[in-house]
Amino acid sequence: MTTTQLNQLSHRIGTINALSKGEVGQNRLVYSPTWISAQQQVINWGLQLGFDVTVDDFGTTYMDIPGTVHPDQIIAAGSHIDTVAQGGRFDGLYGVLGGLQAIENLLESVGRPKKTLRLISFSEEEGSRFPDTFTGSKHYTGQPINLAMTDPNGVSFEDARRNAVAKLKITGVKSGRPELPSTFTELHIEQGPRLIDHHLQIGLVTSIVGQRRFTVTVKGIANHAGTTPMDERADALEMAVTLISDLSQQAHQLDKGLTFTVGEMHISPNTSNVIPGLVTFSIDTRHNNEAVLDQFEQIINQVVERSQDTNIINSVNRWAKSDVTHLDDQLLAANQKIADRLGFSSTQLASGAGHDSQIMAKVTRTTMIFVPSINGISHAPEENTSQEDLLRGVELLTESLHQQAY
Ligand SMILES: NC(=O)NC(NC(N)=O)C(=O)[O-]
Ligand SMILES: [Zn+2]
Ligand SMILES: [Zn+2]
Repeated sequence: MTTTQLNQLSHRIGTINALSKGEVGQNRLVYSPTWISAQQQVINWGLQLGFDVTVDDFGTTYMDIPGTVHPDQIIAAGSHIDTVAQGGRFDGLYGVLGGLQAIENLLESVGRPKKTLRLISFSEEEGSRFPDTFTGSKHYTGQPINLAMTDPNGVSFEDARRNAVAKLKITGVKSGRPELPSTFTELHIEQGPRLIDHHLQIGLVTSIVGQRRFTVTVKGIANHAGTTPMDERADALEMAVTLISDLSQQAHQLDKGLTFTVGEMHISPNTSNVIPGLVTFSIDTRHNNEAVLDQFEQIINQVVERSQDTNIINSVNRWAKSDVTHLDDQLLAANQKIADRLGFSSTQLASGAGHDSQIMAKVTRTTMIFVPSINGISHAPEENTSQEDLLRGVELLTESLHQQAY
């Protein structure tokens, strides 16, 4: 890849990330104004470069360079355009713009592909606004999605979706959900410390963890902070804190590889001199063995149920479940050979983050390429990857797409 091409990639990453100016980190929550502007920008770049651009009902964008010999065989690359709240500059976006750059590199160096090359910018992967994850790739692959969901401000998924997708109907863009590809390759930052700690340049992903997300609701009784005796309270926050501490301890004991995170909590009425009457909190738990997740889910249900009493009612709702996923061995082996040939130091590893590749792998041969995350930080504004590593990832993807589509 030339310096001009690397500069172009950096410039595009900077352009999309600049949309969150004045905010802490990136806030491209699905269907938000910054999300709409970002997906519009990707579409405009695609149109300028002569791609056939299609947008589906969920706002996922497909940009094709039709194959000259086998246009019906589709080699796809891409990732998601959304971020978590206060997220980083590369999670998802690198796979979209790195994929675009790889295809552009090929068009410049070897011309039109024999098979169709497709870049996919998935609408939503993070599950950060509405209570479901991977809705972009789930819609593409025909998996069920709960359309009746709302965000924390009460905005319905359907209203947000319709409003946003209408704004992507730019002149020259087709509407529809195109046929599935023969292969899918996702370039992504590692989001953890393994590559950087071992001074490795590339990670080739063998599998992706299983993941479950829950909301726990604790209903107590709101009352006066000064006049209610300590032994006559139904304090929902005190109960929530006990539950979290208990579950965290159980997670540590159950298995070393199990992760347990409470990242979101709402307290009502959330004021200093009122005993909290209602608390909800999230649980995100992951492991690469489904049996451990089953076991921990049982523990969650038991702990939550057993802790309630006559004045405090607890309930738990699981709203997301994604299975442990093994990615394609042949594509991984092919990418390993390319990495070796290019002289990149690499390892094969399991992903602790969820990815659209999990969903795509159910319907097509799927592979992932990781590049190092500086200090292993992700889902935070400090998320970063060196220019050299960004470059190596795109070079490997370019070679891989070349091998597959020409
Ligand atoms: N690449 C990601 O950060 N994915 C995240 N999002 C989902 N849906 O898994 C996550 O939390 O791991
Ligand atoms: Zn993420
Ligand atoms: Zn991601």
